[in-house]
Amino acid sequence: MVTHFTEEISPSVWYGWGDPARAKPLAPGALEFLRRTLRLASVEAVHPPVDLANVRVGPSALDAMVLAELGAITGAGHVSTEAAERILHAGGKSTPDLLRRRSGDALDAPDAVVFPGSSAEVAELLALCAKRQLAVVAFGGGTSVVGGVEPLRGRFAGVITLDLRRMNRLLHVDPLSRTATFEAGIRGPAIEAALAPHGFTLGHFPQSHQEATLGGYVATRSAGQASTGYGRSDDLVKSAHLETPAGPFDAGSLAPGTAAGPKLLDVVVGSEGTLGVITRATLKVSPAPAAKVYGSWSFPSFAAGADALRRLRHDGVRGDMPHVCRLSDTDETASTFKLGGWKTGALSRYLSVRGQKTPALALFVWEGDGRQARARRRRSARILQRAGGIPLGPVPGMSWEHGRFSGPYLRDELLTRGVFVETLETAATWGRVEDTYASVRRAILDALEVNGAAAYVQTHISHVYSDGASLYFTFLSGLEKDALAQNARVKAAASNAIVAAGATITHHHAVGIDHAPYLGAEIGDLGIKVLAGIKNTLDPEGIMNPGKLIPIDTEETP
Ligand SMILES: Cc1cc2nc3c(=O)[nH]c(=O)nc-3n(C[C@H](O)[C@H](O)[C@H](O)COP(=O)(O)OP(=O)(O)OC[C@H]3O[C@@H](n4cnc5c(N)ncnc54)[C@H](O)[C@@H]3O)c2cc1C
Repeated sequence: MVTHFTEEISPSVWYGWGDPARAKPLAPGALEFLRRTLRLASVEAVHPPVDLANVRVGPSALDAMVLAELGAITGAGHVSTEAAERILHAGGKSTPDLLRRRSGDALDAPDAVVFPGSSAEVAELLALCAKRQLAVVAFGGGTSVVGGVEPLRGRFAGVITLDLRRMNRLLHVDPLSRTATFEAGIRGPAIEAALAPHGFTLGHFPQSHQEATLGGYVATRSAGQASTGYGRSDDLVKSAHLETPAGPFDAGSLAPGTAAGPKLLDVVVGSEGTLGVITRATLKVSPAPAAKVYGSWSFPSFAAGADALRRLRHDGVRGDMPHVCRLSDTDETASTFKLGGWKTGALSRYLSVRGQKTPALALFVWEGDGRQARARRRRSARILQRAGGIPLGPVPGMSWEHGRFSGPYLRDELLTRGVFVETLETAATWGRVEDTYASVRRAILDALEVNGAAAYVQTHISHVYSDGASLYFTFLSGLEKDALAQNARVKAAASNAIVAAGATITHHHAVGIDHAPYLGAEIGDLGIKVLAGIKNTLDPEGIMNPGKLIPIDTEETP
């Protein structure tokens, strides 16, 4: 049996990702590639984060009485107003979040961080916060990249962050029905470690897996790297228990199918902490695979590769689809080879002779019984080759898997070296994938290439559906003096291009603050009112995560 290698790491450092001691520095060749491509005078590491002692954080707005009331619920040791703890909870992990904290600005930190130990404590805390008019931010791993855990006070007397890390148990496994119930604060590696003795996997591996939590997955509708095979978090979840200011809400059903009215579970899934706190959830699990089989193919262009993925999904037997299915555009393929230090001379010559001068690389992983997985790869290979793919063997896929959780460390090094880097994502129907790709890519480049600056945009597809695919853009440029304005400019340009293309404003990062202004274009004014009405029922005082998901001016409209 293959146990998914998912190593437990300590919660992230305050200015960046994970445990910096685990970061592998960029090789000199990769740095020179970046310097040349971005036309930078230097990529010396001269922009480090300020010292923690120099981070600005205001005094807590909570008085001794409120702190004592919080402590009476959780135990005083589980309520913190320490600056270091508040700074750690001052936001998520988007590039603007990190830029702010790295520059020493944590003035928006919560007034206190509270660590509840049970659903009952969460319920009591919400009742107290409603009474004392305190805003509440539910905090899982804090890996939001859309401002989802920003501790906005709104019109409230203060804001507390509820960090769910103490609620981290596997509660129940039903091996016959293949479901498991977890507390919400359990992180990715702990989920896999708890399921392994039962012979199961959740199969949910977002790149943030080592830090993100089950509650965060459900609250954001996350998609993992193997979601083409196992399904997204919103496919996996069967039921969830939500503590709301209006009382407990059990949404969903363990029944295999039901026609008992609208699916209220969908009110909770993707609610981003705006309705209440998910304290436990039951999700589908799968047998841990006996084997993994890897494959990679090269295509003459991104469009040709995308069409090959579509054909794989449409023409192949459904069960033959790989669990992991990733296609890089030609820019991402080139930078993967350069930054990864690959020696690609012979490969480039071979592909060039076969008509692929600027190849687009696709990686696949099939999981399951070894013999069957190999047969699925064989059948898929025929489709991929008919679609113009050249087989490149298992090594690129294995190498991607080996390094797949170390990518986030790279951003910290790049920011330190004066390189702006950020990502955004969308999804489009097959008929619109190519146009969406082209227009969003163009919008990002135009927004970054100002005043003679150079930029690099690379894109991949990592989730393949019957009717379309995701598009994930990573972009780099020199860090401008006002890097927050630089980020806002490119984010607005890309978001407008996504809306104009008729694609979704977010395929898996969720809405948070950053996408809230664009949600109306996707779900309509009435859709926003429906959301506001649900919020008004479950959170009549509006204390739950103000300013997220629902655009702020409509939030109070019943
Ligand atoms: C480097 C990096 C890589 C990423 N890769 C992926 C990826 O591959 N796929 C993907 O889908 N996303 C990815 N993300 C985004 C992020 O990891 C996901 O949104 C993840 O699901 C968030 O989980 P979390 O526990 O960190 O939630 P948090 O960041 O703590 O919270 C996210 C939102 O959910 C709410 N929330 C959290 N827990 C609860 C709860 N128990 N009850 C109610 N609301 C709650 C918060 O209030 C907030 O609105 C990535 C982020 C980073 C930084």
